[in-house]
Amino acid sequence: MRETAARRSGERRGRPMVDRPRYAAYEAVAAVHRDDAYANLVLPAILTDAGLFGRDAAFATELTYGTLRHLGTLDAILTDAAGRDVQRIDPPVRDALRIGAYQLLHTRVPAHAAVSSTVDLVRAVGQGATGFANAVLREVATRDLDEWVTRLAPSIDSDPVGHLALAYSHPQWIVRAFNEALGGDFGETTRLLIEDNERPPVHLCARPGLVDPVDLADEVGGAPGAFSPYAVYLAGGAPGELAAVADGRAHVQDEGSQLVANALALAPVDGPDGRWLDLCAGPGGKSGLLGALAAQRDARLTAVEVAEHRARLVAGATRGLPVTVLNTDGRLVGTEPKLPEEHFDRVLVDAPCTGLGSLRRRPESRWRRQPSDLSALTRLQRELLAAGLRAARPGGLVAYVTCSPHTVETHVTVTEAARRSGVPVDFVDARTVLPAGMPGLGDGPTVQLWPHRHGTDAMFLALLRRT
Ligand SMILES: C[S@@+](CC[C@H](N)C(=O)[O-])C[C@H]1O[C@@H](n2cnc3c(N)ncnc32)[C@H](O)[C@@H]1O
Repeated sequence: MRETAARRSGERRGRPMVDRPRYAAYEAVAAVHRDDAYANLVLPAILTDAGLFGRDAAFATELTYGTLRHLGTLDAILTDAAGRDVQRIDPPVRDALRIGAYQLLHTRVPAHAAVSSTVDLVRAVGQGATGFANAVLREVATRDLDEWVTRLAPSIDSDPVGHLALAYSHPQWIVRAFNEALGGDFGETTRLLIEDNERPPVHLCARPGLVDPVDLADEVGGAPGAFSPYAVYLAGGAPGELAAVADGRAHVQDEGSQLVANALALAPVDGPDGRWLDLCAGPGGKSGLLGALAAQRDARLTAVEVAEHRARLVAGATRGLPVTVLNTDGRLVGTEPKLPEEHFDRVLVDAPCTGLGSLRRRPESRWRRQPSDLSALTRLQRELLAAGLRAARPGGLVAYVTCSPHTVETHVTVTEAARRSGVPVDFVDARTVLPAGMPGLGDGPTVQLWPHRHGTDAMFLALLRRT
């Protein structure tokens, strides 16, 4: 594809005639759809390969992420404008049109530039479709986004889920799940959907005992966080290049993730408190924070991760901290000698989940996830939580965490796992171990954080004490 483009443009091999940021965005979006790639993994290499940095890289990134986030709405509009189902358009042309429609409806790129650059792109990637692309995009340009939504979405009164799904580009089942977790409040659901379409902030965790968050904020030109005592908000830039991250004083971690890990460490336990367990540790964000806290309190963290490459990431993320990494299945509590029953004082079960609480960070994931994913995931969640409960000693604490607010993965899993495990537990009110005065934490005893309320990922936390 790239060679064809290069030949046609008469330019250097592999470099198409279209401007490089748009071509880079096209390559990323096409890789996501063609190869099931993840945008955040493929895009950096594409930008480097194309020699893009600064404003050009930012523009390519916005086109990529924006197009993927708004895909549902863009496809509905393109279907109407083309007079045929977008799924029947040749995939390269379809992806180019999506990027063009995104520019027309979501950016300040002048319409003529959005249309002509997309026609160039189509010339480079899709044989003979330039006239079609030109006509479709001219039709898209006849209305602004609000007018398209009015034309295509069902009315909010007759079908609120359908309306919000089209207006804010989320699958209907996800809108329904969010609305249920928000108690049926469609106004709040709308605010959440809007937030999901924004560029997420980057948060650092200033590792306790290793760097003071105010000093770190000064060092990196950021600001101390609103809620987590370890959070620093970054204004922009590449966090991986920061000295504090490179030398292990800090790591990149959403503030909500910091809060739930810290909550487990803060909740009081009677008796010994030296044996901590993270049963689902990869890639090691929460183990990094818990390991730093364990170092301050003479405790040791056992970090379990079933996937070998992720276990290696945990080892890297916890180097220098009192952490033992075990590459094994967390469900083997009671069978694996290093995971005895009734042994640990604090246990974190940060279970695999749909990730619906961090859609801001993974622009394509809302379209990939399916309701059918839930049954295998919730079974695994129940089994891991039951194992975590068995691992805790009487009087010990278990934190169950997901980065999903789907009630089937949160309340249903906790209730069912506790009931089926036969391990006697009491709920601890998780609000008591979150910052005093933090708004919007609900009635307890569990806590659900939200992007639109707290600026964090939608982390869920249940704290259970083994009786
Ligand atoms: C939500 S992620 C954990 C994120 C991690 N706590 C952090 O803060 O970086 C869930 C992890 O559980 C791992 N996992 C899945 N099944 C597991 C099992 N049976 N035993 C242990 N780990 C498992 C996954 O590979 C994944 O790395």
